[in-house]
Amino acid sequence: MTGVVSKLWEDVPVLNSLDPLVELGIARLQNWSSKDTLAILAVAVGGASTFSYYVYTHLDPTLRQMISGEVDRGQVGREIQKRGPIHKVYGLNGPGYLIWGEAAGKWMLNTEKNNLFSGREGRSKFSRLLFQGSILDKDFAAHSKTRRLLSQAFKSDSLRAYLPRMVQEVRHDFDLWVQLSNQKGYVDLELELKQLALRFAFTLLVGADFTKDHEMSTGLVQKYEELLLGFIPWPIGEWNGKEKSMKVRRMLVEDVKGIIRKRRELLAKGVMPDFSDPLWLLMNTKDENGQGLTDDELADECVVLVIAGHETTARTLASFTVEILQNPTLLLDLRKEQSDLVQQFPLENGNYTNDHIKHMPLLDACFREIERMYGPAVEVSRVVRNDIVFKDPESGKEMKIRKGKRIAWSITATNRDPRVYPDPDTFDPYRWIEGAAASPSASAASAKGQDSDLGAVKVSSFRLATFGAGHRVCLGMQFARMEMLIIAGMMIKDYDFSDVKPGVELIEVRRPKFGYRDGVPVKFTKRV
Ligand code: HEM
Repeated sequence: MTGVVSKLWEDVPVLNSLDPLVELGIARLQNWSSKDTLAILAVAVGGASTFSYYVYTHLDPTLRQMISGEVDRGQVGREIQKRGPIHKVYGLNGPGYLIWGEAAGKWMLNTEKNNLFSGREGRSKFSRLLFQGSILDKDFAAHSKTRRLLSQAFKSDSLRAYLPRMVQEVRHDFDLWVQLSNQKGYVDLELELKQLALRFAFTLLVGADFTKDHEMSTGLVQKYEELLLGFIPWPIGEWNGKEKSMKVRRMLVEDVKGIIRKRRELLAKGVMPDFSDPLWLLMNTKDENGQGLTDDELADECVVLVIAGHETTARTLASFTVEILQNPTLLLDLRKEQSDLVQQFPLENGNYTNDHIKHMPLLDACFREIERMYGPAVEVSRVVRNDIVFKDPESGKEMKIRKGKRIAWSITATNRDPRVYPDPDTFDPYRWIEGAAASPSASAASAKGQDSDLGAVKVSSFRLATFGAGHRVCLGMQFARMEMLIIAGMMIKDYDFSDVKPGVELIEVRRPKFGYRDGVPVKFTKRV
C-alpha cells in the first residue's frame, strides 16, 4: 500500500501538493486502532440519525401519527399550521405539498374545472386499485358525467324515501343491542354501529337483501375491516394487507353483480320493479348516445357507495358516542331536545319523520363539532397537471409547484383554524348555534356555502372541510348526516349507554384498525 502511494506521489505532480495529507493518511492506516473504528461508527450513526430525523420531521404529520399508530389531531393540526400556508412533505405517495385553510382550499378545489388538478391521480396507489373504474377514478368530463348520474340518488326526494327504512333498521338493531348487552354484560358500540351502517349501505344504496343474522353480519363487518387494511401504512407486510383488501373487493363485486343479474332477470320476465336505490338509477340511465353502464362499471360504482357509505359514518358516530360519554351535561341537554321534539311533532307509528330530523339544532350542532374535530378523512389530494404557482392571499408567500406533484389540502388543519374557530381543540357544540351564549364563533356557523338542508346550521365546506369541498365534495354528505341524526337521536331518546366497561380506555388509533383501541363496550339498556 505504502509503495503504491509513494509511486503515485512521485509520478503524479498534483499529489505532491497533498504530500502531508497523504503521509498522515498512510500513518493512520498503519496504526489503525479500535478507537478509529468506533470514531467512524459514531460519525456514521450520528449522520444517519440526523438524516432520519430530517426526513421524519419533514414527513406528512398525519403520516407520522399513522406510523406511531396513535391519533392526536390537535397536534397534527397545530404542526401543519405552524409550517405556514404551504410546505413540502414526504408522504406515502412521494414528495408533495400540504396546504390548508379556506383560501388554499378555494385555490385548489375551485379551479379544478380548469383541468389543472387531477383527483384521480391524487389518490394513493391502493385507493386507485380499490376504487378502480368508479367516480373516484375519473376526472373532468367523465367525472362530471358519473357525478350527475349518481347525484340523482342523493337528492332531497331520494333521501326522504330512505328515511322509513332507516328508522326501521335502527329500531331492529337497538332492540338487538339491548339483548346482547343483557347476555354478555356489554355491547361494543363501535362494532355494532359499523354493522348497522354497512347494512344501510347495502340495503339502501345497492338494494341488497342483507341478512339480519347477527353472527353473519358481524363476520361481514370484520371482512370489511380487512378491506381497509390496505389504507393502513404498516412498516412490514403492507402488501399482505392490500392482498386481503383486494380479495374482499372481489367478493363485494361478485355480490353486486349477483344483485344486478337478479334484477335483469326480473326485467326479462317483463316485471318492472320499482327500486329507488342508486344502483337501479344507474342501471336505467343512458347517456346522450343511448349508452348505459356495463355490469362491470355498475359494480365498480357500487364498491365506492358501499365502502364510502358505511365506514365514514360509523366512525363519526363512534366518535360522537365517545364524546357524549365524557359529557353527561350535554347528554341531558340532548335528551331534553329529543323529548321537546316529540311533543312538537308527533311520531309516526312510534318513529321519527323528516320533520323530526330537521328540528334537532343541538344534536345537529354536536355532529358539526364532531365532524370538525374527528372527521374520518384527514385530507383531499390532487396531482398538478401543469407547473403552477401557489400564492397565499394573506402573506403573499409564493411557491412554484411542478407538473406531476401531489398537493394535499389538510382537513385536520382547516377544521382547526384558530382564525375561524377560537379555541379550536375544545369540543364546543354551542359554537354552531347562532346567538348561543356559549358560542364564541357564531360567525363560523353563519358563513355561507354548500351544506345540508338538515338542521339549523349553514357553513361553507371550505371552512368545515370534513366532506371535502368544491366540485368533488362528498356526494353522500346529506345521506350521512341524515343517517347519523336518526341513529344518534333515537339512541339518546330511548336508550341508556353511559356505563363503559371497567378498565377500558377510549383511545383513538389508526393501527391495527381505524377507531378505538378497545372498541366502545358499554351497557345498552332501554330507558324507562
Ligand atoms: C361522515 C361521513 C363521510 C365523510 C366524512 C366523507 C368524506 C368524503 C370526502 C372528504 C370526499 C372528497 C374526496 C375528494 O375530494 O377527493 C368524499 C367523496 C365522496 N363520498 Fe363521502 N364521506 C362520507 C360519507 C359518504 C357516504 C355515506 C357516501 C355514499 C352513500 C359517500 C360517497 C362519496 C362519493 C361517491 C364521493 C366522491 C365524489 C366525487 O368524486 O365527486 N360518502 N367523501
